[in-house]
Amino acid sequence: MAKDRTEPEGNEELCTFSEQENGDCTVSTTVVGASGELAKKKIFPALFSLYYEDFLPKNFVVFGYARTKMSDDELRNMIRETLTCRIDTRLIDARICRENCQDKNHKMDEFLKRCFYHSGQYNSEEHFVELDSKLKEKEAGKVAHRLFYLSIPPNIFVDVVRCVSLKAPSIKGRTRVIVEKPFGVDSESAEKLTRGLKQYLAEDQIYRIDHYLGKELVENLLVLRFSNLVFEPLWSRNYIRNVQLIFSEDSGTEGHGRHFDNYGIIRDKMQNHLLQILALFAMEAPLSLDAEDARNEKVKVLKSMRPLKLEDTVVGQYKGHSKGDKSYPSYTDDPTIPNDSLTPTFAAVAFFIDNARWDGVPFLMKAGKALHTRRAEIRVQFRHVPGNLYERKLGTDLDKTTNELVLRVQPDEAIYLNINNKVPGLGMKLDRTDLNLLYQTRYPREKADAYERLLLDAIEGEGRFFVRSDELDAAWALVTPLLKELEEKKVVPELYPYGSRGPVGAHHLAAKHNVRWGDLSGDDS
Ligand SMILES: NC(=O)C1=CN([C@@H]2O[C@H](COP(=O)(O)OP(=O)(O)OC[C@H]3O[C@@H](n4cnc5c(N)ncnc54)[C@H](OP(=O)(O)O)[C@@H]3O)[C@@H](O)[C@H]2O)C=CC1
Ligand SMILES: O=C1O[C@H](COP(=O)(O)O)[C@@H](O)[C@H](O)[C@H]1O
Repeated sequence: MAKDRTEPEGNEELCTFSEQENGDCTVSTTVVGASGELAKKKIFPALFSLYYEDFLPKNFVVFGYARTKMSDDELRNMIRETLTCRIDTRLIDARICRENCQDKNHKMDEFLKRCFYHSGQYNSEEHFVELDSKLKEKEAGKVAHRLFYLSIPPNIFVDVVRCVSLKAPSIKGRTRVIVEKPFGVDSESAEKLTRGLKQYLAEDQIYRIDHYLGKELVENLLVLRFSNLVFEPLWSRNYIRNVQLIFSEDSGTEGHGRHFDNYGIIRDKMQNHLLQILALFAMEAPLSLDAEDARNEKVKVLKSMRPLKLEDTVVGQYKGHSKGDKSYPSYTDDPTIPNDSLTPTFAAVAFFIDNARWDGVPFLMKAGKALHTRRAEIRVQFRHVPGNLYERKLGTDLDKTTNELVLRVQPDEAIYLNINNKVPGLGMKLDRTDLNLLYQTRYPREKADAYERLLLDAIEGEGRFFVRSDELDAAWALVTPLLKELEEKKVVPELYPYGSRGPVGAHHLAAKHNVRWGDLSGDDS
């Protein structure tokens, strides 16, 4: 029997546990685009981890579907060879390989026996009829819920969804479809994609995946806010001076240049991951943990935001750089990218939420590739203590000594609060230190990958951490006018060296809003 995740009320399980025990129900997951990078790197490893950890229902099958010709055994070999999942890390870390590796190999063999492949075109109803009959054979007349994971380019989403809904839907169970980003490139294209999908599927069958919503710290945001007394009373303009979402990567677009050049960093990270996190951070308490209640609140906050303006935006692009005997390429050194590309690989922006809670509080975001570090964090800077008794000890710049709460999403997940503290001793010297929850120390077990968590949610019919179409529209409405203006005016991005902290313009933007980027303060834990 699958493990119970002790889910909240309102969660509709795909199979009831008694159905699973009786063997009356089955779940079939078809990975469409099974020959691709994402399937190999993330989706199959996530499915195996779920199986290894006993989270999958007793009866399940996994199908791969793509145009590439492959036998079932070839798919199985591909999965085995590319299975770099966390289970491996655990076995190596624990240095207890022999016994556990045997267990893993045994489980892997069991898992692979449930994996099958069908080769077909993405727009061929006939090929989906063939898939349907193979699925039916494995499902053996049970109530069968079907999940299709579209790990393919977006221009073929609607073809596949048409074929699935006409020729391979679940008859007695539910049919759900996970859709990978990008969900359009602007408001218009996103709406068109949604219309296309909704010709064949109801909204509650569509699971738009944003893998940042499956990251541990992001899922914890709601727990932190709504199950502790101490944070929520402070969570407003009364106590918070600014909020910063800082997401940097230390690698460039090597290998993905052509794909990235069509999008740029605002579409790649801000419109989706960062706005989703901002919405979870800033929304009002939902009525319940039900997916629709939480998503209603996210929509409300997104709709209260002002669309981005050019004067509140800085764009950058990385340039080549040599350090010692190592040299790093510029963005346009990639032969698949035009030499005169103006695509931003970095952006810093200021958002504002026009509601009672957040009026006047700048929400600053910066995201970039080829920066000095890989880090994703949310930084909350609080106001200074009025009439602080220790003002003279704290120095002249009170803003430097305010409390700051940091939620580090990756790497090394942590939640810490910068505080002022007395240095022990007879004198009265103050120190800046932090109250620190370092996940690695407190929860040493390895973390589930975001794809695992979200796949399990989709299998169980839990939509809370998937993006609803009105959220998507609201998020696109905030960035589309800016994207159009950047493109129409051919705004030239500020160059920054590969491996640096990004363009200087980001500091001017912060200064304009009386903000100091927290990641540059030296208070990092
Ligand atoms: N890779 C990643 O880390 C991430 C990927 N994504 C998104 O997920 C989806 C899948 O990603 P990824 O696996 O990297 O993509 P791939 O380019 O590897 O494509 C997946 C599969 O789709 C088929 N395919 C590729 N191009 C075309 C085409 N033009 N027409 C028809 N079929 C095509 C190929 O299978 P075959 O030829 O066998 O049919 C390929 O193996 C993409 O939409 C991507 O934007 C999102 C986030 C991260
Ligand atoms: O969605 C995307 O995310 C990856 C980074 O993901 P992470 O989980 O490793 O932080 C990014 O490289 C890619 O450009 C973007 O499309």
